[in-house]
Amino acid sequence: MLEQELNQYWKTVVDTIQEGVMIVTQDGIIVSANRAFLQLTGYDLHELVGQPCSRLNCTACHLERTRETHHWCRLFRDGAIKKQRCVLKRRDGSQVNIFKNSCVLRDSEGKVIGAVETMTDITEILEHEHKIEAFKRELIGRETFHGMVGNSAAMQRVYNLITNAADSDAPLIIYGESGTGKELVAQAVHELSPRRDKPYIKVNCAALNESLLESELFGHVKGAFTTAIQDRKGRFEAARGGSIFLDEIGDLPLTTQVKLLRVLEEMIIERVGDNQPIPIDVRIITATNKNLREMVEEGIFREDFFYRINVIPINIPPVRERGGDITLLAESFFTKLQLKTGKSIRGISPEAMDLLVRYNWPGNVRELRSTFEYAFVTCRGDMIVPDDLPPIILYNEGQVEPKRQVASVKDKKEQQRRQLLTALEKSDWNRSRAAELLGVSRVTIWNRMKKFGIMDNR
Ligand SMILES: Nc1ncnc2c1ncn2[C@@H]1O[C@H](COP(=O)(O)OP(=O)(O)OP(=O)(O)O)[C@@H](O)[C@H]1O
Repeated sequence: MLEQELNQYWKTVVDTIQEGVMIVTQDGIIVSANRAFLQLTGYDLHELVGQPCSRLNCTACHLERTRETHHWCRLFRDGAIKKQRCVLKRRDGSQVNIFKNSCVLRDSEGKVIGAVETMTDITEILEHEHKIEAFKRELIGRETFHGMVGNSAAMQRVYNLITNAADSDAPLIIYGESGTGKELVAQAVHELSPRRDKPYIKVNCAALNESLLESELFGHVKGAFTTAIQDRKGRFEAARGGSIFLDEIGDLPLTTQVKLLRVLEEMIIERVGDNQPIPIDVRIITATNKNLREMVEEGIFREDFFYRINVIPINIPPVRERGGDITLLAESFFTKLQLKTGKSIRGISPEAMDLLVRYNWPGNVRELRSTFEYAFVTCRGDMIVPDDLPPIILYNEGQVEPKRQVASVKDKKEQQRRQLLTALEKSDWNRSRAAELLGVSRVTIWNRMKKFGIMDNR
């Protein structure tokens, strides 16, 4: 076949393909373009040939040219550009989203003489992408209850309880293992309650020591203690008309429990260092991952305080008891991260999903969320596969009881012994006062002293 004929065939081939093809000289002057390219840009061939490629106003090239330190064209500097997403300006001024690949052309001696660029119109793909993203957002919204994903029977019961309890002002307590969403439940109760336009104040009882906690909750007056340089409102006053969420209530020191009990009964507080009564108007919501009833039996939580806060209990089931919710939660975290990171990961492989469903999630929803953060960093392909999951899930080393449930009896005894000692020391070894502090009888104190071999050694 003659070379001339072959060239003619090539022209037909190039004109037949769907992608736009353009050839430029080393200085960026357009030499040739195929039919698809002309359709894409709306130009006639004679309007382009001999013109600089900058006429197409490609956003990626423009960005490059505005960086003064760089060569006028990244393509001629690097030799090739792969899968570049950019926008071109058509002849009529409208814009078109494209995906381009470019490569320099060399003569027989290897000298660069120009470049070829292929371009794909991705308008339709982008439209589909936007539709899918909107659809996913809608799905996330539809499957949630105040930010909580899951529609298992167990969670439906929780949602019903929240809705029913929101109207009342009675103290509400949320039980659940760590990471089950206790804080989300507390927020939902507030948002659904008539107090929704008033403050929602959260206090973590485990994060503050005894004296700080009291001044945090009730406020203090200037001079109440050395660092009290001015009067300060406490959280109860800040929550006026709204709700106060006391998280980790199981960690509240016994003395603070006594004070809080009085507050709940009288709905009156006194700032630390003052005896001026201040009436309060707040809904009390508490939460814990501990078994308060057991703690009461062991004498490490006051019984009277327990009954005061345990008016409306809501138990949030651990993730492993929520059936199909694991898949829903996994898909929701996947979609959120996909939107956030913009990574082109298409989905979760069935094998990876199977591992997620079989794992027992001791860290509950919090652990599931971190698992996806891990997977998005690790994933190099277009699907999340078992190897992208943390080793504990991949090798299913997590099939152990959650820590809370295996807290050894020995630990509990030691905790009880320490509580008793503290109460005795605080009450100057007066058993009646120690009993009052712990909310138990004098006989119980005496029995426990015997059990732990504690002597009155004043
Ligand atoms: N059902 C759910 N749907 C979506 N996200 C959830 C759900 N439950 C919890 N989360 C998310 O999991 C994380 C942990 O939730 P949260 O802090 O409410 O748990 P917690 O029970 O209060 O934990 P802890 O006892 O450790 O304080 C948060 O990022 C929360 O947004």
